[in-house]
Parts: sequence; C-alpha cells; structure tokens
Amino acid sequence: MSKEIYENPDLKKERQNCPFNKEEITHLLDGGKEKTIERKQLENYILSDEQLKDAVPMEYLSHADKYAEELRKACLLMHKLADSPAGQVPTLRALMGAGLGSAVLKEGNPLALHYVMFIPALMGQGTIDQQAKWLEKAYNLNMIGTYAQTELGHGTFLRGLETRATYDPKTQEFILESPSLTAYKWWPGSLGKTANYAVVMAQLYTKGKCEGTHPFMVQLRDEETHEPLPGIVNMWLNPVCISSYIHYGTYVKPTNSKLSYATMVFVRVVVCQDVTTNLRKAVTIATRYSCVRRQSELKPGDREPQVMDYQAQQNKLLPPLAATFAFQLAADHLWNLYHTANNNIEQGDLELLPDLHGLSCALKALCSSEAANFVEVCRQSCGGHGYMSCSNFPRIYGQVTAAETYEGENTVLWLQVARYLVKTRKEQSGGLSVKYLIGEEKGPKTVDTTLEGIVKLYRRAAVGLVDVAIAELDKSGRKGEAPHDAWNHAAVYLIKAAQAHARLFVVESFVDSLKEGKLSAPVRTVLSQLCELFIIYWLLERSGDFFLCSNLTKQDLLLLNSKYVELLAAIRPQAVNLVDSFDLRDEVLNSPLGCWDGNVYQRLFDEAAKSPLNQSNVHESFHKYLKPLLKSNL
Ligand SMILES: CCCCCCCC/C=C\CCCCCCCCCCCCCCCC(=O)SCCNC(=O)CCNC(=O)[C@H](O)C(C)(C)COP(=O)(O)OP(=O)(O)OC[C@H]1O[C@@H](n2cnc3c(N)ncnc32)[C@H](O)[C@@H]1OP(=O)(O)O
Ligand SMILES: Cc1cc2nc3c(=O)[nH]c(=O)nc-3n(C[C@H](O)[C@H](O)[C@H](O)COP(=O)(O)OP(=O)(O)OC[C@H]3O[C@@H](n4cnc5c(N)ncnc54)[C@H](O)[C@@H]3O)c2cc1C
Repeated sequence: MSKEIYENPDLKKERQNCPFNKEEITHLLDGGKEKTIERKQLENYILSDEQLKDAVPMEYLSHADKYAEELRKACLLMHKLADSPAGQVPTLRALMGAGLGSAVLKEGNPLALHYVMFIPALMGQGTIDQQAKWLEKAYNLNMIGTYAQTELGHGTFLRGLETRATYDPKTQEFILESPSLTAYKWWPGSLGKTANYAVVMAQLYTKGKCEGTHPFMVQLRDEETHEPLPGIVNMWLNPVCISSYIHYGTYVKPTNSKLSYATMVFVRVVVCQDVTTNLRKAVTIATRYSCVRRQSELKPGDREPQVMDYQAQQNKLLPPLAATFAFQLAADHLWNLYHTANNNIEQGDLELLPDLHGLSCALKALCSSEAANFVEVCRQSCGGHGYMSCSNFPRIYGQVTAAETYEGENTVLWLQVARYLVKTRKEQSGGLSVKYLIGEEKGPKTVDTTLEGIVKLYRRAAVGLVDVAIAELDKSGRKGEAPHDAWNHAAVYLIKAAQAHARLFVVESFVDSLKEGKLSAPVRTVLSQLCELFIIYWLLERSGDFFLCSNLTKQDLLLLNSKYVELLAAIRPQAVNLVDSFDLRDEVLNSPLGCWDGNVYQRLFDEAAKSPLNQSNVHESFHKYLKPLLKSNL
C-alpha cells in the first residue's frame, strides 16, 4: 500500500482554493514554461545523485574536512556538467551561487570564482590571442583560476593597490612583487588551496612610470604537484599582462581605463539575482513555518492561532515576500541592460557604460542590504527555532551579508551612484536609468495616493534628493571648500539621493512589468496587491525623504498606512500559495522549518539526533573535566 504523504493540516488548508495558477508565477520567475521544465530536469539530475549527499551534516566536520568534502562534490558536479540535460552554461549558472549549487555545496563552492570572475575576466579583458590560449584551458578545467584584486591593506581603493608589475624591456617580462605586508593578496576565493592560476590586479610600471592598475595572468602553483611556484610568497613570478597594453616596449593607453572594471560590473549584476534567490528561500522557510506554528492566544478562549494570523507577523513577512518579486523584476531589467551595454561595448560604443555602472552599483547595494535586513527579520519571525543552525537562516544570512561587502562595499557603491547622478543632473545628460532626472515631474506637487501617484512621489524624491545634495555641494563651494572636502561633507545627502534613485528603479520595474506582462487576471491581482504593498511599505519606511521633496501630509501618511494594513489582510490568505509558486525544493531550502509538508517538529527532532553529542548519554568530557570539578568542593 502506498505510504500516505504527510501534509501538515494547517498548510493543507492554506493551499485549498488557491485563486491563481501557481505554475503561472513559477514560469514568470523562471523566464517561461520551457525554463521551468529545464530547471526541474536539472534539479532531478543533480539532487538524485547519492554521491552528492552529505553523509553527516557539514556543521559537524572540521574546517579541513569541510573543504575536502565540498571540493569532492564540486569536482563531481563538474563531471556531471558535461552530461547535463540542460546544457553546460545553464547548468553552470544554476550551480553557482544561492540556487541549486548551494543545495549540494552548503559551505560554499571552491570553484565558484573560476566561473564567476576568472573566466569573465578573460572573456572581457583578454586579447583574442590570450583568449585562444587560456579560455579553452579554463573551460576544460585544465586550470583553476581566481580573481586576486583585494590586498590586506586595500580592497576599495584600487588606485591604492600596492602589488607592482614592472615591465622589463630587456626580457620583455613583467616582474610582480608584493612590496609590503599590506600588499599581500587577501580575500580572493580559492586562492588559498584550490586555484593554480589567478588574474592579479597590479600597478603597471614601465619606463619608471606607473600606468595604473591592470590585470595580469599569474600561475600560482605547479600544474602537476600543485606546489606553490618558487617565490610565490614574494610574488616574484613570470606573469603575463592580460589585454596587453605593452606594444614593443611602449605603453599604449586602453581606449577606456574603466573597462578594467568590467568584471566587477558583471558580478554586481549577477549578485542582484543571487541575493534575491537567497531572500526567496528565507521568505519560504519563514512563511511556511509561520502557518504551522501555533502560539499564544489571539481570541480569549480560542485555540492558539497560527502566528501568521498576527498582523505583526504579516508586517514582518509580507514586505519581504513582495520584495522577492520587486528585486527579481529589477534584476531582470538590469541583466537586459548589461547585455545591451556589453554588446555595444564590443562594437566600441561605450555610451551606456556610465548608466550600467551607476545602475549596477545602485541595485547591488540596494538588493544586498535590503535582502540582508529582510533575511534577519525572517529569522527572528521564527523565534528560537529560527536561531538553530539547521534552520538554514544563519547560512543564508551569512551569504547575503557577504554580498553587502564583496564586489564593492555598499557605501562606496552608493557614492559611485551619487557621483553619476550629480554629473548627470548637472549636465542634463544621461540615458536609460535617469530619464526622470531629465524629464522630472512638472506641475503642482499635490499628492494622490493611487499607484501612479505614489510612483510620482518616488520620482520627486529621487530628483529632489539629488538637488538637495547638489545644493549642499554648491553651498560648500561658495564657502571656499575644495571639491573633495565639499563631497565628503555632503556624503549623507549623496547617499540618500543614491538610495532614492535605486528605490525608484525597483518601483518602476515592478509597476512597468505588471503593465507589460501577459498575466491572467488572478495573477495580476495578487501581484498588483504585492506591488502596492511594497511601494507603500518603502514609502512609510522612508517618509522623511518624501516629506522633504513633496507636499506629502500627515493625512496622506495616515491614509497610506490604512491602505497598507488592508493589503496585509488581503494578501495573508495567499502567503503559502505565493511561496509555493517559487517551487523551491526541500533540498534547496535545506531547513526543517520550511519543508513543503510542514512536518516541522519531527524534522527538528531528527536533525538534533544527528549531532555527535547525541550519540551517547554521557560525553567523555564529563569524566575529564566536570566530574573532577563536582568533586573538588570549590
Ligand atoms: C563552461 C562555460 C563557461 C562559461 C562562463 C560562464 C561564466 C558565468 C557563470 C556563472 C554566472 C552566474 C553566477 C551566479 C551568481 C554568483 C554570485 C555570487 C558569487 C559572487 C562571488 C564574488 C566574490 C567577490 C569578489 C570581489 O569582491 S572582487 C573585488 C571587488 N572590489 C571592488 O569592487 C572594488 C570597489 N572599489 C571601487 O569600485 C573603487 O572605488 C573604484 C570606483 C573602482 C575606483 O575608485 P576611484 O576613486 O579611483 O574612482 P572614481 O574617481 O570614483 O571613479 C573613476 C571613474 O571611473 C568610473 N568607474 C568606477 N568604477 C567603474 C566601473 N566598475 N565601471 C565603469 N566605470 C567605473 C567612475 O564612474 C568614474 O567615472 P567619471 O566619468 O565620473 O570620472
Ligand atoms: C566573502 C568575501 C569574498 C571576497 N572575495 C574576493 C575575491 O574573490 N577577490 C577579491 O579581490 N576580493 C574579494 N573580497 C574582498 C572585497 O572585495 C573587499 O572586502 C571589498 O571590496 C571592500 O574593501 P575593503 O575590505 O578594503 O573595505 P574598506 O574599503 O577598507 O571599507 C572599510 C570602511 O571604509 C569605508 N570606505 C572606504 N572607502 C570609502 C570612501 N571612498 N568613502 C566613504 N567610505 C569609504 C567603507 O564604506 C567601510 O565602511 C571578498 C570579500 C568578502 C567579504
């Protein structure tokens, strides 16, 4: 007789009478029905492989054993790549970052940097000959690379990097050296034990002149023995300059020095999708758990309610649920801009580069910081069980907060956005993503709290805060302050303007996607409710920006707050159906709190039983330490 599949009765009830087609949302998020089929095929192909399962939970292994186990599985995954039903690149993309890959490589992918930065650096900055020499070797995993830019002393300020590459015209070689302790490359993923090559960012010196930071291909380890090459510690190596600018001993300036930053732009673009995937996991875990967990008393004498029925819990979980759609749609827009800009750059047209740089900085900083805050709220919403390692919240949070720092520390990126906005506003130039800076909202600043009216408020805040920042800069200028001091003294306003710009882009992406999307009426209804909830939520959170830049009144805020709580109640019945639409398998969620069947307590108990400490009633340390203490009559 077939085994009855357990489903928590509360979750079962949540799933009854779903008013919309969950698969329609799944296809929307995957990029179409075919992509969903491809993803599910790939998930089955990877997750059915017993060799990719952990014999013991990773948290109980030593550091070295964790590394070895992750490397074993990563290498096995690369072998499976070749035979993957979904094709190499879609499989590769699925295996990097927060999605399918993290279901197998829970502590991190030792080969991630090879694909996420090393290969893109060769593709984006190598000459044709260099690509011919290295790309095939890299694709075939005959070399494992990383991207070594950050040093012990510098990560943000690339012009301050100390690693030197001095060109010797006699030998036509570059000599790389780390002149000081702070020049040591620090942080690059895989650099410690895995990679045998690296793209090393170093200051190029030729004829006694420093020509700025450039990428160099450097072999780190012997390809057979994996031993570090002689002198690797002093970095006296025989590197090759990628995208060589040395022609017959003479330095030839690149067409655009900013192209050496291209790899960072690519990663910032993909990080937006990656943190959104992590946020979807956290929201799914917290939402399902909040519909299984019954606690306290809502109505005197009644049964303990599902904690999701508290408005306070809805206020915690429904904005992050809405954010997963907002960030996905914005990340999709950014990905399209990246491709357009990259195709143009390959034809020598760099016009979109400033827009791409501005927007990729803005979205990477916004999505990573908002996702980190929302993941922590999801963790807290699950009480003590959310604090457990097996809940997967600690790992998800660690991954998302890392994204606030790597690939450009968020504050630095906000200031890059502000630099771009001030320049664009002053020159009344700029293309794609700052069109509203040019065609700013004219006419009376009256407020209407319709969706269109709220979007107009976001535009006014985005333009208004740039103007406030510019006024600060001009005021400092009039006081005789040097530009760099004026810039530093306006940083608070500059960052607010940058963040308002990023929020507007996300809001417009969400609203425009609903207008353009071919959606069924029920799906359009629920996504429109999520869209309205999210843009009101953000407005209420940042009301100061809107007071500063529009005629928003206290009455307007009270009206918007009423609308907000009405939307919480309207969306609450569909919370589980919406997270089910993410179609995240239990293995990808990797959390007893978030499993599809809601069998939370049994799974928590089973996880606890796996602990080595629970393999015996009395641990040996009792006899070594505690018993002597108990007998010592202190
Ligand atoms: C088998 C088939 C294989 C196929 C290959 C497939 C490959 C893909 C596979 C999978 C993809 C899917 C991936 C899934 C998701 C994975 C994601 C998760 C994993 C991520 C792992 C990442 C690890 C982290 C790596 C790092 O951290 S690397 C180091 C990063 N470091 C930084 O970002 C440094 C940050 N600092 C800065 O950016 C600097 O401040 C600065 C801005 C560069 C320089 O400051 P400086 O003061 O010198 O400059 P400014 O004066 O401020 O500006 C000068 C002008 O330059 C312009 N500018 C600056 N930066 C850029 C840029 N990046 N692009 C363009 N323009 C730039 C600036 O605007 C100024 O211009 P101006 O006109 O105003 O003068
Ligand atoms: C998990 C992880 C993985 C990483 N992987 C890699 C990798 O593979 N390869 C690689 O090369 N690097 C890697 N990094 C390094 C990463 O790129 C740097 O940490 C990042 O660029 C920040 O630089 P920093 O550490 O020097 O911080 P700092 O720039 O020293 O930041 C310290 C503080 O100074 C502030 N600050 C700095 N400059 C300014 C400014 N101009 N104006 C205002 N405030 C400023 C910052 O906002 C921050 O608050 C990784 C980092 C992490 C956390």
